[in-house]
Amino acid sequence: MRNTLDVEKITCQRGDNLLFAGLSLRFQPGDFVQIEGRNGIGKTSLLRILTGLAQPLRGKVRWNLNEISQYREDYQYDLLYLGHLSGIKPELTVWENLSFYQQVSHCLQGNDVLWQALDKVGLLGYEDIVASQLSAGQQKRIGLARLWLSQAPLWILDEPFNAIDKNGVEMLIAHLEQHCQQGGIVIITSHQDVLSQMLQKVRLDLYPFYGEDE
Ligand SMILES: Nc1ncnc2c1ncn2[C@@H]1O[C@H](COP(=O)(O)OP(=O)(O)OP(=O)(O)O)[C@@H](O)[C@H]1O
Repeated sequence: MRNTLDVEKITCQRGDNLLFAGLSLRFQPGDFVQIEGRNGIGKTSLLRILTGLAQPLRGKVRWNLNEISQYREDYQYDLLYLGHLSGIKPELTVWENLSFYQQVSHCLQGNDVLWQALDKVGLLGYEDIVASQLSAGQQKRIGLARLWLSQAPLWILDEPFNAIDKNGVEMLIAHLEQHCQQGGIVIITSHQDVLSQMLQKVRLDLYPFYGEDE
């Protein structure tokens, strides 16, 4: 079966704020999609709903036709989520962080792939350094190294280019494109321009909340 992520008439509330409503989307293999909109419109909130970390006020999210809230384990196996923050443990070394991730996630196994991932994100030579002693960009790169380890088809990435230098951004975009070309799905937010011919955009401002019966 081809992997599909279906968003069905989602309405999103954060605190007392109704952010957007009536959002329906389908993501399929090969899709590279950027969620767009001004600060505070609800991009991160939408990504958290897509991952199952937050619930919509109304509507459903389905992965391969199954509601994600009812098939959490299967869904988590197929999902790689990188949140706004780096998602790393500051007291562990670079190597320990990635090795831990490798053990608990749907990943390529072995030390060789871990060395390769470190190489890809420019952290070779930093493997024994405690994460908290690295720069913001280097810490972000520890999280991004997961993209070279993961075998999950669905990647949901909140601001993956934040704190990453120009060369790093280009390399990352190429890697995201490759994942989509190989049948994966990538959904991102970004305040930077993403230079990719493959990129599709979803504008959250097209789904305002008007009233009760969305
Ligand atoms: N913990 C919270 N409790 C209540 N409201 C919140 C909380 N976090 C965020 N919000 C509100 O939800 C709205 C959407 O936040 P969200 O982080 O999803 O926006 P965003 O589009 O990702 O913003 P940005 O571009 O600044 O990252 C904001 O207006 C914010 O005020």
